[in-house]
Amino acid sequence: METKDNASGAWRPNELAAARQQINQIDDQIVKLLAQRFDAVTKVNEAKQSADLPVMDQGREDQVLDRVTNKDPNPETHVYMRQIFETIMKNSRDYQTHLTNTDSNH
Ligand SMILES: C=C(O[C@@H]1C=C(C(=O)O)C=C[C@H]1O)C(=O)O
Repeated sequence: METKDNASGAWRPNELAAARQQINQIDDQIVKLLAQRFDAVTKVNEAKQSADLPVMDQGREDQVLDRVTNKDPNPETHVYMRQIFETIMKNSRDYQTHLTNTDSNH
């Protein structure tokens, strides 16, 4: 992606549109991957329900946060990556609670 291009250093409108287009494409991939993650979460939830384990597993969440943060190549965004995954896992837990509450077997 090109950076600033005109004399004042501002982005030109077509560059802004192109960058937003790139963001749209990335967002599409993120949604697909998150849908797959939620699907995997349903399987974890079923296993935990059968074993009578709680939804929250702080040790596992700490592991996930360390793992994904270390995969981020930009150290400046580690803090934001961590917050994003904290939010993803909070929603994963909320989804599991919803699944358990709407489970026809209980
Ligand atoms: C999915 C799980 O349930 C919760 C959500 C997690 C996640 O979304 O990664 C991790 C740990 C648990 O607090 C799990 O136990 O693996």
